Amino acid sequence: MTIVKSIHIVAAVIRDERGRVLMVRKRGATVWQQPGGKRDADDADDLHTLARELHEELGCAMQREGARWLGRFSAPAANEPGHVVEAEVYEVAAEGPFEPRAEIEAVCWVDPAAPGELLIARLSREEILPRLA
Ligand SMILES: Nc1nc2c([nH]c(=O)n2[C@H]2C[C@H](O)[C@@H](COP(=O)(O)OP(=O)(O)OP(=O)(O)O)O2)c(=O)[nH]1
Repeated sequence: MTIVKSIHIVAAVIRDERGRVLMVRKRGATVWQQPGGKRDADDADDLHTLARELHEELGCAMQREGARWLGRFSAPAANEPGHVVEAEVYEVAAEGPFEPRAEIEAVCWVDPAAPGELLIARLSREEILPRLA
């Protein structure tokens, strides 16, 4: 029997005025994914985790007000073979800058209806982007 381990994360959908979705690529990774990450023991709730991760990864200030829970989605994890990622996904507004910081190497804006040739992690490609298109 194969044991599949779960990674629990909180992930963000941040959209610009054209409806494009902000995606990030980690240092050394080939795929694009949503900003966000794992909960820390002292995070008060999901939005706390998300605000902390967004600030660390992008330098932006997330607004708690108006945050909308899009659902809980799962897929094989992008960077950890044998793991499944289970994500609580929220659409949130945030004030820039949106610039790569910490372990993030690059940032881009993707049209969810036409992501083109970009290599996108399965959680985003199969679960999140199709719901936004
Ligand atoms: N943040 C995020 N992680 C994703 C997505 N899709 C996906 O498969 N993953 C995977 C990649 C990693 O295997 C895992 C998340 O780990 P992470 O490294 O982003 O979380 P973190 O920053 O809190 O982790 P760490 O550096 O503290 O270990 O989930 C996604 O859209 N966003």
